[in-house]
Amino acid sequence: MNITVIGTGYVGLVTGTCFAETGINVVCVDIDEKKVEKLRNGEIPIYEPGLDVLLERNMDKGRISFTTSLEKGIKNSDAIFIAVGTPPDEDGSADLKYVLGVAREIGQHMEDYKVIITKSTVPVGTSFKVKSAVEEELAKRDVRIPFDVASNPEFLKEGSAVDDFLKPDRIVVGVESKRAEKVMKRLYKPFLMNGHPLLFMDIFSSEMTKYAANSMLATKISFMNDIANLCELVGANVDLVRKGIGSDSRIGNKFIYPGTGYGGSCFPKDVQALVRTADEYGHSLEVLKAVESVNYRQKSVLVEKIKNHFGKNLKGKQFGLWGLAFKPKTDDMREAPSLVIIDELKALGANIRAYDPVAMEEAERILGDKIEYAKDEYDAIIDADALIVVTEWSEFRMPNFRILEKLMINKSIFDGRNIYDPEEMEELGFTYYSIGRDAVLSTKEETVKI
Ligand SMILES: NC(=O)c1ccc[n+]([C@@H]2O[C@H](COP(=O)([O-])OP(=O)(O)OC[C@H]3O[C@@H](n4cnc5c(N)ncnc54)[C@H](O)[C@@H]3O)[C@@H](O)[C@H]2O)c1
Ligand SMILES: O=c1ccn([C@@H]2O[C@H](COP(=O)(O)OP(=O)(O)O[C@H]3O[C@H](CO)[C@@H](O)[C@H](O)[C@H]3O)[C@@H](O)[C@H]2O)c(=O)[nH]1
Repeated sequence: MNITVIGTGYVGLVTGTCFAETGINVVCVDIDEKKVEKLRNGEIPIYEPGLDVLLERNMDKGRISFTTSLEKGIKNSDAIFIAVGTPPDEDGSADLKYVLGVAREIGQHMEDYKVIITKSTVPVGTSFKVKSAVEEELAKRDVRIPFDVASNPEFLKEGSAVDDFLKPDRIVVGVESKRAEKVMKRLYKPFLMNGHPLLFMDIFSSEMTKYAANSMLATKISFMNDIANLCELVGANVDLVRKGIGSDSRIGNKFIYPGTGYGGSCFPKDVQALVRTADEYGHSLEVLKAVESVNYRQKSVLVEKIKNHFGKNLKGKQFGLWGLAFKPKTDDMREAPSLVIIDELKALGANIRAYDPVAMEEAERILGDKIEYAKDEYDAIIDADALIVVTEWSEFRMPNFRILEKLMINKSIFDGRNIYDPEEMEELGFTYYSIGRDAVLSTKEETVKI
């Protein structure tokens, strides 16, 4: 089979590469010339573990190629996946200009039957807008070419995208014809070896499933963050509570880790978009509105702790910050909690020297000279009044605390991901704040309370 994937971002590139791995011929199309040039040279524009090896292998076999020309890209394909961005519009609803722009271009160039699949995360009804856009363009050309639309939302997570795609928990496909169903069945057969289901449904339900899944996961996180904050007030330990509830198989132990709020290119925008969709239908999604506001508040929780400890004026204070990406194993900083923390600390006069194992280039692009950039995690904390842990990269989990002690002015840590053990911190003589657990206050350190 031949397929085309339009958009070579986190989703499109992983989708194209993983399909090529099954033996299918894949053409990837992107409007970004620089990106396409890089990809043609075997360079991957994003950081995604495992993708480089897979892409190289499939490029060597000639199963995947890259072009900026949609017309050429779709020429011989049986199926076209649309995987372009759907960023939030001004009011929070999903901006469909890229998806519908691609649909129109497909209508302008297609010559024979295709299944046109929306893989981007799109509001209910979008696949039919894609269908109308293609039909309008065909009508302008005065041609009748049969085609089908389908919805195939993607559930991969950045940082484990390749694994998630190759071994999915499930694959959801919305179709309205048996012909399209057959094509999708053939395409996904190689990914069903782990016994997980390929779920066919109507297109509306498929589109809705994606938003419901992300919203449910975001709800779990906001719920836990809310509980964590209460744990601190009542003297409970959220980690024990998490284990206590997570071992109930009805609740499950995934996505209940408290922290500095969820970020990334998906949860914030998708929760917002679903709230807007509901509003349009005159239905208020109260739970999700609370999920959003708890998340907004959570991004400031560490700064509140810092203010309580050092006072509201942070002029002359130096902070080492570990972790800029919105989560480990990615260089993506979209909606990263680090951005909010940096903004708020800077507004209070603080200096920040930050380190991230892979997101330094992206951070410099976004933040410019707002912060200093360290060459490694230890360089970040030289003469620091405190270390702030924002992203739980595994190399931050077991630092040499003796080096920390030597390099820092104050032995204090604000841990937004609960990666250290409060008892150990106490033994080492650190002042240690985390999320949903009692603070450890070193007696040696002077603290200024407001
Ligand atoms: N990032 C994730 O983890 C993830 C997971 C599941 C679903 N999604 C959804 O998938 C979609 C894509 O997300 P992403 O993170 O891959 O986006 P991205 O911003 O990383 O990539 C989008 C790509 O589309 C290209 N593009 C835009 N307009 C184009 C056009 N007219 N023709 C060809 N290419 C075009 C851009 O140049 C860019 O390379 C979004 O709807 C997102 O919500 C994302
Ligand atoms: O217990 C948890 C789990 C996650 N997070 C945070 O939640 C955000 C999102 O994390 P994650 O879901 O791992 O990353 P994404 O790559 O954004 O993936 C989500 O968004 C994608 C885009 O829609 C979906 O495809 C995935 O299924 C969905 O998990 C990050 O800021 C995490 O730090 C927590 O705070 N606590």
